[in-house]
Amino acid sequence: MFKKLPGDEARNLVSTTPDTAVVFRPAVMQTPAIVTIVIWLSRLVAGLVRLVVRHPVAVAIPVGLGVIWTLYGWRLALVMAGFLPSAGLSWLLLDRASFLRLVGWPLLAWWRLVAVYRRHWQPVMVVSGLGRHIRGRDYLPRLVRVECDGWADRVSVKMLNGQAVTDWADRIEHLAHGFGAPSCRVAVARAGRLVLTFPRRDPLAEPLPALPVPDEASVGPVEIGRCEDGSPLRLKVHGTHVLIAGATGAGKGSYLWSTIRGLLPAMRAGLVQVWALDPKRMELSFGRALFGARYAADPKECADLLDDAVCVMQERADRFAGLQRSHTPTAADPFVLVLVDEVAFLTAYQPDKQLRQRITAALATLTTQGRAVGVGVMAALQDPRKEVMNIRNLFPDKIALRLDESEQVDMVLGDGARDRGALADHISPVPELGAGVGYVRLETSPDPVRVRAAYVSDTDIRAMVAEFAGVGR
Ligand SMILES: Nc1ncnc2c1ncn2[C@@H]1O[C@H](COP(=O)(O)OP(=O)(O)OP(=O)(O)O)[C@@H](O)[C@H]1O
Repeated sequence: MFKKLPGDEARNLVSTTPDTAVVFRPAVMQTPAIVTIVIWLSRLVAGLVRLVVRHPVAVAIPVGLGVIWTLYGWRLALVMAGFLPSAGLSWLLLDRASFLRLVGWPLLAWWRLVAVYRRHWQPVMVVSGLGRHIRGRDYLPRLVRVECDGWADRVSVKMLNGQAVTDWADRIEHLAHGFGAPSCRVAVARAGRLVLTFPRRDPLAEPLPALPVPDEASVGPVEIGRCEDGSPLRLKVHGTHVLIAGATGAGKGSYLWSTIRGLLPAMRAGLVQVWALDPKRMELSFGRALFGARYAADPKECADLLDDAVCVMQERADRFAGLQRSHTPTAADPFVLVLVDEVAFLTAYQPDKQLRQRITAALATLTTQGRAVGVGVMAALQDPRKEVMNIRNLFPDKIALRLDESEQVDMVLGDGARDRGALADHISPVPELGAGVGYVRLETSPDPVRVRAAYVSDTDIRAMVAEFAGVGR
């Protein structure tokens, strides 16, 4: 308070008891001028050091020109300044990445700070309720820094003392609209500090064609699409279990097929076996020849196949006990990936109670004990409610595609995921815009990441079958 109200103003802050009998006046201590000067100077030096560290190129240019001016006169400095744009252009053409990192993004960040965030900060904070306007004074969260990259602005914020992350997470729509961004994510940087991510464009707006089948046999992470920041989406399948939830037509099939596609060379090398359960008979049946005998569609056959997977798991657990605690895929002990399309057909909608219980028990056993011995489950379903999928929490990694209701987002991704920006219920139902788009929440990271899987078309599946039929034998 004293920092903001120096001297006489603080002296005038007078308050009284309700009956005005007692008057409180703050005691104002006179600070010697030298102390004030030292404080101001130290702040100036700290600010200069910060400026040099944060913006080395922006500082080096005027300083360099100043040195030339001093040593050789203003004419040479002017000529050098005239060369700057062409030097910048050559740098951009020769090494785009370093130019953008050192010049392009910092300049854009400065512009966005001035033209967008600082300009709208006060009204957005006050109207959204994140700042307070008390007795003529604004108490606002501090806008610390803006950083830019190719797709988003990252705004570092110091919260007001006493604010919680949920205060911000509840207002992501206010923030996005207030700063003219399509969406906003909230992440905690450290105590009291947040990073707000405002995307400027959407790299996932266009469908992605199927990715090439990898040259090398690898058990993963499998590249299956792209993340919102433009980086490849690499999904870990070995050593975890993955649950994919999305309404009908959300594009669950593209996650299943992109994963199979990425694992084909490893399947051919004998390092991976994909066991396919296809109770709807509409998805995995298309590439049946890839799975050999490890394909089931009838619920009874599905239950038998799951029991077989449990047997493999238990046999390995017996063999590995006391010798190894994690699994390395080999031709003798390949990684077994159990793929289940529309798992609710087997766990909830299955009229035969005994069969239903058997399947649920097998899935629960695999998801609780399978990953250490190289048996993983990847299951897709439409309805994530607990009545439909009571073992959904046994899947460490989750993907929420387009969902019908906002409450379903947290059911799939865990508490607070929607507040952190996983707006899976806002994904477009138009296939070109929204199919395959989803939010991934990994066991290791609480922040949901927006992604889009590549679309593996029927023609791609036919080509995969033509080239790799029989790999699952
Ligand atoms: N990754 C994708 N990118 C672009 N379009 C896609 C993608 N995935 C699917 N689509 C489009 O959306 C349609 C529906 O996809 P898909 O059948 O995989 O959805 P689904 O979630 O499996 O639905 P259902 O549960 O009804 O089987 C596809 O026919 C295709 O046109």
